Amino acid sequence: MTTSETVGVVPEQLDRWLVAQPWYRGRGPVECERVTVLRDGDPALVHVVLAVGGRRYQLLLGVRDELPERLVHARIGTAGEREVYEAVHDPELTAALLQHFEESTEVEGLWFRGALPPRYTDAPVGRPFPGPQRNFSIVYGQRHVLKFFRELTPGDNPELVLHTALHSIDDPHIAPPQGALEAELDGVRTTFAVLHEFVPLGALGWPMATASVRDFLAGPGVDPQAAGGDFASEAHRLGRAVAGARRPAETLGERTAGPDDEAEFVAALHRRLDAALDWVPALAPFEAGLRARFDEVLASAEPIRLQRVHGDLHLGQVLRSPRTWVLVDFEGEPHGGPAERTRPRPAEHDVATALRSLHYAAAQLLVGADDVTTLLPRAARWLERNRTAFCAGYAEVAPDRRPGGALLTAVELDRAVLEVCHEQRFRPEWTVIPLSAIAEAVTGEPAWLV
Ligand SMILES: Nc1ncnc2c1ncn2[C@@H]1O[C@H](COP(=O)(O)OP(=O)(O)O)[C@@H](O)[C@H]1O
Ligand SMILES: O=P(O)(O)O[C@H]1O[C@H](CO)[C@@H](O[C@H]2O[C@H](CO)[C@@H](O)[C@H](O)[C@H]2O)[C@H](O)[C@H]1O
Repeated sequence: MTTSETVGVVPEQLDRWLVAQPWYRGRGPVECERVTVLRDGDPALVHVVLAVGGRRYQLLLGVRDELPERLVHARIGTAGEREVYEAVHDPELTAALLQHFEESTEVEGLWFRGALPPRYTDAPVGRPFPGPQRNFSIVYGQRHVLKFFRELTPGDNPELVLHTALHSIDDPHIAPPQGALEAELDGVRTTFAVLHEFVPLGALGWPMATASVRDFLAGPGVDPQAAGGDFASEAHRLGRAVAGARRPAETLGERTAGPDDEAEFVAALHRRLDAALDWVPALAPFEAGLRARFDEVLASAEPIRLQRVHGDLHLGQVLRSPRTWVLVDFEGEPHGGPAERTRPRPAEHDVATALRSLHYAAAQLLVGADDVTTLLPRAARWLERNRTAFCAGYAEVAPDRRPGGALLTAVELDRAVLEVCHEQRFRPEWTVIPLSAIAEAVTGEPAWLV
């Protein structure tokens, strides 16, 4: 089958299916920009790039004459007489995909670049990653994770750039990259998917930290160390891991910000606050305090060092393997467009987002609780203990960048402002978490804004 003959594999019901997908933000007519057959026959595997209202999406379609019962849940529609479905649910097709990486093939401008270790056993079965995710991933046994970006942005994806940089210095806190799928988009080489080593037996930081908080808040609450599931030693190790990710300073393009960069950096904090204030009136009482904290960055003598960062480093992006913490999903700051994702930022950005996440973990049990007065000081103690441990771990690896000062405060508050907007949109009842952190920083008093 050649490309021109394959247009018939795109299902007639595609538009209806797309608008029902949580990740889809396209508006307007859908144009099929590129169709590539990766495996012919029955089942066939087809890669599709869609263009819709200035956005690009990629799909992996499976095509069969008849759809077995086990694939009915993945059905998208029909193309002529044939059934079309999401290929990630079909192990026969995910196996074909892995083979492209193993053989480093090129199919009509789609380059599968693989650097996989030799395989001495049968191919691992590829199944869709089950958890919540923005993109879609296929897990191959305990060996590889293949992540496809739902929405495509021309150029290298930060996930690939940063993993490659950190792998070049053998950073033990990343899943080693094993390949990438690339093609040209608007004449620019673009990352479509990344292949990584699977982190076996990994536990996410968020459930670990929140279990610790739960134990601490439920117990007599005298000594965090004595409560079950103390997280502080993990927070300390995590601080070390995060500091490690800023070590290859030159690989990550580290430079000292000049006066213009600094002015622009602070102006951007104010601009984001302007936009947030328009949208969330509850921020208004804290406006003056926030602006004062932002301006303190300019008054401070600390030089700002800019570099590429993770950008969204929260406890849902860190996996505790039996060996160490592993940071995943280096796609950059998600609260903005492609330029925001790749913008060099102070290394403090990753510290700030991790510390904000510790605050979230400490505070989430207070949302809707009846006994906030009792719980608030206990949550504050858990937070203090784990913040201190994280910062101590960080400072051990990066003694020149001991976390603290006006810059860290400003970046934490900027992140909290973005979180207020994020929560307002997706989880309004959780808006109180970042808003309370802002109130506390501005007033200097413990706060819980019910
Ligand atoms: N290398 C890996 N090994 C094991 N699990 C992983 C690996 N990379 C990611 N994961 C798991 O997959 C989840 C989603 O990955 P992520 O990169 O955050 O995808 P998305 O961008 O779709 O949200 C992570 O929360 C983690 O649980
Ligand atoms: O989907 P992503 O993982 O890229 O991140 C987005 O969603 C996160 C979850 O809503 C959001 O994180 C916020 O909530 C977390 C707890 O669920 C908390 O640990 C983070 O500190 C807090 O920012 C993240 O901001 C957003 O980009």
